[in-house]
Amino acid sequence: MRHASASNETMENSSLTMTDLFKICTQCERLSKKDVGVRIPRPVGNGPSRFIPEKEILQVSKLDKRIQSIFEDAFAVLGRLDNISLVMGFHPQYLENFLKTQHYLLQMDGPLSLHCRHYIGIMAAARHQCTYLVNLHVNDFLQVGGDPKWLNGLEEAPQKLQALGELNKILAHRPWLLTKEHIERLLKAEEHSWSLAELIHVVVLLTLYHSLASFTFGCGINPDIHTDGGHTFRPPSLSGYCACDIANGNGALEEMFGNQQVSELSGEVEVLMEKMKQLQECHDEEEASQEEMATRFEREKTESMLVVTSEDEECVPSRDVSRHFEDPSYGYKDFYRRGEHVPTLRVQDYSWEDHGFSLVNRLYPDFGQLLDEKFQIAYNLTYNTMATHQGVDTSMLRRAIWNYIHCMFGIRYDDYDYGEINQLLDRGFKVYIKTMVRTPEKITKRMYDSFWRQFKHSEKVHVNLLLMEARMQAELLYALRAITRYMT
Ligand SMILES: CC(C)C[C@H](N)C(=O)O
Repeated sequence: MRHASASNETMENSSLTMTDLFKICTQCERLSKKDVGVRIPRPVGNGPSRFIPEKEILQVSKLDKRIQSIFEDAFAVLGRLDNISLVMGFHPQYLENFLKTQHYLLQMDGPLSLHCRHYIGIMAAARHQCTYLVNLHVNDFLQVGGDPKWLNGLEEAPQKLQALGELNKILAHRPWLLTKEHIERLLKAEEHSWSLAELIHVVVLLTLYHSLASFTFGCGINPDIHTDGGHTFRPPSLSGYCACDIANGNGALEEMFGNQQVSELSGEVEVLMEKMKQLQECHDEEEASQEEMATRFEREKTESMLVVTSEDEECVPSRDVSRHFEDPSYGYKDFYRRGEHVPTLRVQDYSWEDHGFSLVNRLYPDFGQLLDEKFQIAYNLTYNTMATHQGVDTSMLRRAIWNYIHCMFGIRYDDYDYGEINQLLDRGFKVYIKTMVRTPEKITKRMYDSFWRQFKHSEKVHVNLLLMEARMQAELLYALRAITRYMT
């Protein structure tokens, strides 16, 4: 069994002292003289994210009192402060709600037992090979008394949980294929049946962890220090820097790889702002016909199906997590290559606001409200900035991002002109979005760096929040529609 406990790894070079290997700063020299034989683990990554310099993330919590108190509360309630929360700290208002939702979903009274909640989280994260989340929840699962045997694979979990494999798979990759028959099979399985309330809890967990996996890869989240792969007892292998520098992320890596010629790209933001202004002006003038609007949606949807990730992109190393789910080959890629058609769901026929929200609230009281707040905070979040520009109305841009993701899931807003998406989201950005939503495990630092190069890291995290919430809402919509169809 592999789980996230402190590693038993031994320091292979224990006969060597640090000084043999590295140049050592005076502070460390003083410390090393007082060696008392305690091995101190060192984080493997440079801070909470592989993509964002640690200094920038820490800066936020140093300057902002509100963030400090959110972090303190999070630590008290969850017993840890994970790297996801640290990165979300760029957006305190969102983080506050996110932590409240997590707490409600994982720790408060609810239809599912505590260990089942974490196991379902593991299953969902494993669909995207998200080792980070798998490790986090394996830890929690064991802590709340989960049976370690289940961690050997889905086939060792109770049949009732095994039956969720299909739902997990469809929701993660082709949620529009979900039918009331899938729901019926889960609700009418004799002694292995799920209740409706339990099922709502399940779909919320599954959709949350699929989209959180997107966020995790999208922001390059590093393993937490206490989990597998998050720490080591071996000394760092870069010479010329003191071990403490490298462990703190103050080594040369950032200078070597970070911030490539941003000056080359000046004007990118201004061009985008100009396009927003023009679109705003056109809005007031002409209106396209209904057919033309429908054609624009179809065009965008078809284009969004094209696979974009190249095979030779650097791959994120991942642990073998496939045992938590079956049929690992069931992903987006093959199916899009075959050009399967995605049907259109018109928001006027089934929307979160008018249908999904009340269904969740009815079966899992208060939770609909909490989710609704989370969606709204993400959708409406703005600082009215675009890189270095202040006082900008960014609603058009944020709406284009949200609607593009829903468009990828076949969800159409009749009153939206999908032509705007093409104007506002350039190719590189679309590549990032598509990858992040469909095959997040394929996101690379190069992809993260190459979209919106003049924007701040906090803005890229903001984009990730939008993508994550839009994805979750899209999946949830299909799950809830299938449940409604079963009930009526
Ligand atoms: C995602 C970004 C375009 C958001 C922008 N910085 C804003 O505050 O609205």
